[in-house]
Amino acid sequence: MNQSKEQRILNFVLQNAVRGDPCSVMETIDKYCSEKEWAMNVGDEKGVILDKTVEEVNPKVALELGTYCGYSAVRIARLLKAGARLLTVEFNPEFAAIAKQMIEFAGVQDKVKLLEGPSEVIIPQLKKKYEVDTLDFVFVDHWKDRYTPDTILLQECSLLRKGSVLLADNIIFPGAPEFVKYIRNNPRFQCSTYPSHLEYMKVQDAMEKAVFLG
Ligand SMILES: O=c1[nH]cnc2c(O)c(F)c(-c3ccc(F)cc3)c(-c3ccc(F)cc3)c12
Ligand SMILES: [Mg+2]
Repeated sequence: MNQSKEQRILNFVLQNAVRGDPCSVMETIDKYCSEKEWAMNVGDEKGVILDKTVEEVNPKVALELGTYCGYSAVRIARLLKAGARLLTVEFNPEFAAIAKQMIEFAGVQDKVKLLEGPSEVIIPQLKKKYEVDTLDFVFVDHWKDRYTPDTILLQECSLLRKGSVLLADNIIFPGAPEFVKYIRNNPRFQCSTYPSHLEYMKVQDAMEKAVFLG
């Protein structure tokens, strides 16, 4: 059976990146996806916005919604301090299988827990099943129609505390207008927008940062 694009990306990393070197894995994925096959990794330009936000927050407990091939999980995990952890949620089993191998090859598996399933099922399990108290940082990069309901669910599950930071990808392209309306009009969030470009393309995109005010 012929390979999926995600399998081809993983194979290219296994053959060309340096095992145990997260930056090498990121660079190799970016090279493949800008030269050979486009894929929906956050990429190197928006990735810098992600890096700066993670470094500013310095999270002990981070959540990612939308693992895909593991590019941003590797990107986030490489910046986490000793003892800090990233929980990343992926509902597509094929993507989860690729991401697991990508995360292990990059050598960040001790910092990352990959949770396979729909976000609306996983989020209510975070406290009891995954021993989360509150989340310091959430990277929202799964499916635009889930951005708002999952942000509401995080609040309902008391997973946000004063100062928790959400960063959402793709708020221009493909766009998440309902989420933008919800979060910018919500007095419990302080929002800021970071204009950028769609990964590997000259198309406008942006990321929205939202700080929970408690
Ligand atoms: O779904 C996503 N989740 C997270 N990040 C994404 C991302 O960073 C993207 F750039 C895209 C994107 C944008 C433009 C395009 F042409 C193709 C795909 C998607 C996406 C949008 C619609 C779909 F039907 C499938 C994928 C996503
Ligand atoms: Mg995205």
